[in-house]
Amino acid sequence: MGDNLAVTRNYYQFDRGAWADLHGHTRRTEITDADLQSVKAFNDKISLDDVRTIYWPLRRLVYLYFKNYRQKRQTLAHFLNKDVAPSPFIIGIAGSVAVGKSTTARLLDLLLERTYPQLTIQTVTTDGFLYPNAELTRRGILDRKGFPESYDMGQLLAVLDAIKAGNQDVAVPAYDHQIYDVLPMSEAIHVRQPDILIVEGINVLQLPSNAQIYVSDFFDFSIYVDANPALIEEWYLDRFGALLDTAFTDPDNYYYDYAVGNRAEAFAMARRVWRDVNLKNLIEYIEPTRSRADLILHKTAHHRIDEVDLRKY
Ligand SMILES: Nc1ncnc2c1ncn2[C@@H]1O[C@H](COP(=O)(O)OP(=O)(O)O)[C@@H](O)[C@H]1O
Ligand SMILES: CC(C)(COP(=O)(O)O)[C@@H](O)C(=O)NCCC(=O)O
Repeated sequence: MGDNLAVTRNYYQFDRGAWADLHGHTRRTEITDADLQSVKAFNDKISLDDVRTIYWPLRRLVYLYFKNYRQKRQTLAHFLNKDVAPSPFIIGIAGSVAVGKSTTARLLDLLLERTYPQLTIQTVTTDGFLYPNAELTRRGILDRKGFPESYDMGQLLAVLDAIKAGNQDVAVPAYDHQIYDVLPMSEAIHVRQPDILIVEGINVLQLPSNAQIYVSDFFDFSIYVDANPALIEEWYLDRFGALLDTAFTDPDNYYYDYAVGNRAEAFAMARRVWRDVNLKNLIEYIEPTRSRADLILHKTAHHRIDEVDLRKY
């Protein structure tokens, strides 16, 4: 257990059984067949056993922290003797490219929505804050996509600040993996003061040098999705294969030329990109942020979670 996990002593470590048992002690809401069906409909590759064992207790922990956050806001209003603006509870999800951040984010979003239909939940990703390809090219860093300098961090901080301040409608730019670029603002996602906002991205726990404020300052809870890099490479290549499968009918797709060309060469290119860009980024800039997370989900083969680490303090 925890083969590549350098957790320090400020984490409680749980194997699957111990984590699932925690929920057993506090269970109020049963997971229903309809809940599991909705997960299947969302992504039929997700293990329902993991949903029961790992994500259901996680959903409950998040809800407890959320209630505590609301309580704290009320305490503040009481102390100030005036209303304070509603402010979303923000969850950050970090980890390597292709480790499963966006799947984890959307799964958590779905489970929270199903269990607490009175709450509004929204999920956004930080890849919309990458500079557009034209700008990356102008700066000579197109091959550094995903590295800290490829993001407009000032813009990301400004957007999170507006959301946390309780603004009614905040536009968050979106990224499209198929066109491999940021979309125009007409396709932005509108965050409309949800109760809970999930923010997912490789950079959400990073501390850029000389910054006065960090993305994580806006988080009320953070999760790092962790796995052995050799496994993540497999998942990256699987996803690349799936992108090729959808790209060959669409000449506008960034992967079209690879999709209609020689498949072995396309995969050789993807392996190079993994090694020279995404793995490098993981080792240099992403993995060092793991020890800042409140919770670490450690995955093994087939995305099965074998260990959960929860921050003590
Ligand atoms: N729990 C899971 N079970 C099965 N497949 C998963 C799971 N999580 C992610 N995947 C698959 O792994 C690949 C990478 O996941 P994704 O969520 O796109 O990663 P990220 O957002 O970290 O880049 C995708 O092909 C996705 O379908
Ligand atoms: C957009 C990304 C930086 C971040 O992606 P994500 O974690 O959302 O998959 C990444 O998917 C990416 O495009 N990396 C650059 C190299 C490449 O994989 O093509």
